[in-house]
Amino acid sequence: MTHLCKMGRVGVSLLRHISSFPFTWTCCFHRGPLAGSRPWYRNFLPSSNYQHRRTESTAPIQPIDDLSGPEQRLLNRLYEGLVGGQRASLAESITLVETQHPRKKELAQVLLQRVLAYRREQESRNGEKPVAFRVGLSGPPGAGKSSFIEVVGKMLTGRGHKVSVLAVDPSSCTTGGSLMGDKTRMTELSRDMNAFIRPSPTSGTLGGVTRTTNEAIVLCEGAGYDIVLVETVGVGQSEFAVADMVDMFVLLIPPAGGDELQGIKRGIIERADLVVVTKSDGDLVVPARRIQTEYTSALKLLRRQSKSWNPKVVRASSLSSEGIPEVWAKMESYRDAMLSSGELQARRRAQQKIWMWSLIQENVLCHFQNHPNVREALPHLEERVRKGAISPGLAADLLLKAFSSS
Ligand SMILES: Nc1nc2c(ncn2[C@@H]2O[C@H](COP(=O)(O)OP(=O)(O)OP(=O)(O)O)[C@@H](O)[C@H]2O)c(=O)[nH]1
Repeated sequence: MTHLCKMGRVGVSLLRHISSFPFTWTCCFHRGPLAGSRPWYRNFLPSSNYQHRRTESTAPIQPIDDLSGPEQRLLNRLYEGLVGGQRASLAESITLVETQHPRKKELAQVLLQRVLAYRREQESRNGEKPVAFRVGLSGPPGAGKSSFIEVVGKMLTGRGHKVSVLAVDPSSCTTGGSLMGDKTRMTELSRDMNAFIRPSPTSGTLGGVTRTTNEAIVLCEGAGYDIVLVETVGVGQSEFAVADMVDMFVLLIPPAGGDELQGIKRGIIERADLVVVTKSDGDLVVPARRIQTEYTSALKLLRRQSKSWNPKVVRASSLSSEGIPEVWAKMESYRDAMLSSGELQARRRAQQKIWMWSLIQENVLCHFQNHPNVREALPHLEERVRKGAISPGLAADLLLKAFSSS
């Protein structure tokens, strides 16, 4: 059994920072031998749960070794640079959380816990209100997302805000390509010293990308970015994943009809707190108005997500900037309404749980797929399911049995 005393300094510092999580832990951080055979993870559990869990078999938890001198120095340098608002440190910290390297992953978690603790301090000074506003932006390819973010971002930095833009590109998970286009996006905003733009990593699963995006949000906030924009393209599941990590979800819709709007899923419209009809200029004003009316009627039929906010449909043009300040004013009204009702804070708390479960799912699936018994049996069983020789249910049972049999 792995004990806390064997975990070393990384483990101890990780535990210390985890103790700043908004749960009531019964933590103890002494490094001497612990009583009896009490497992180290008992220190994370409320005392009432321990009796129950002690009898359960638990998957071995990997010990975390001591931090070496260079690792300490790296983490200190990144942390100091990050909270000092240095963009280079923020970029390097995000690279660390994106890593697949097991040891660096552990270091990333230590850094993240420190930043979380720092952010909680800031929030407690801010009357327990979040220090940053997280906005998700989604829309079909070519909807005008990057043009919109460029114009809104520049307006906000001009008003003294610090804006970070994180992009989640679902195509990068499967093909390594880019649905968001390989063109240089947001050229002006990327030169702005009060803006930070980061594309999603170019490989990995959607689960992995959403994990790192969630962690990147925390790092951006630690670096003093008070507005975090998370952009994704309206394809696959990425927009639902983004809707689960932000305070406000905004859907951008181009003023086109028919087929081009077919791709917009009903489910995602239900998640939208604001719909922006883009490119409302020149000849496109008339179709933009029509789309605005259609969506306004459609939203009225949908179930309300919030007690304090009714989703709205607005028009804007990034070309002429017409409607852009009004869109931002709507976003601010949303934030104010949600903050004063406490719904925004409640949404964040619920998201923490969703985030935890998506991490668990991703990790459990990864363990399952890499288990030697599963790897051995999988091709054969998949083939038999494909041919209809056995049912998918039976194959799943056999694989799960293989997984749990050693
Ligand atoms: N008329 C008009 N055209 C616009 C406006 N905003 C964007 N466009 C044009 O629409 C096209 C797509 O704009 P982008 O901002 O690249 O759209 P996107 O949604 O980021 O596109 P992807 O990166 O492919 O997902 C470009 O040719 C823009 O010039 C606008 O407000 N008015």
